[in-house]
Amino acid sequence: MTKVIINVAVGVIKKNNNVFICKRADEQHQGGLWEFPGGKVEAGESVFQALKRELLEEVGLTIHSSSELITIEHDYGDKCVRLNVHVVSNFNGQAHGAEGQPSEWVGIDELDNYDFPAANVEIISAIKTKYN
Ligand SMILES: Nc1nc2c([nH]c(=O)n2[C@H]2C[C@H](O)[C@@H](COP(=O)(O)OP(=O)(O)OP(=O)(O)O)O2)c(=O)[nH]1
Ligand SMILES: [Mg+2]
Repeated sequence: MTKVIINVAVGVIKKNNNVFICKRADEQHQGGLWEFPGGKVEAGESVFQALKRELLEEVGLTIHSSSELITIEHDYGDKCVRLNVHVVSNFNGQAHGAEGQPSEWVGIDELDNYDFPAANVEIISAIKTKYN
């Protein structure tokens, strides 16, 4: 059987050497872990359009542009995802957990102190390679 791949837009919101992370709710897929905000790309949307919509909903930011960082396909067993990861530095607003979720600005050097989903190991190493 062919596997369904869920296409996801993920935003690494970056200001100087810090990035903004949120905690996934316990009942979500990969719940209780930290994430870079984002969500599923809907039919007919580009990754940037999905990112713009999701970052406004989840963290209250209006983004103006983004740049591709890495694309990762990961099979969690229960779900297969394609994470289209973009870096976002050009935005307006104060980042916050707009859905009530815990959130923090953290230094790129501190990311290893947080638990992320398995697919994020590669995202974090791409961030470090590019910005450290
Ligand atoms: N947003 C985000 N999702 C991630 C990351 N790492 C990772 O494996 N994922 C997975 C978890 C989910 O299976 C999927 C993203 O879905 P999501 O739960 O954010 O989607 P959504 O915002 O549209 O949420 P929902 O309305 O469907 O609950 O990608 C990450 O850093 N950020
Ligand atoms: Mg989401």
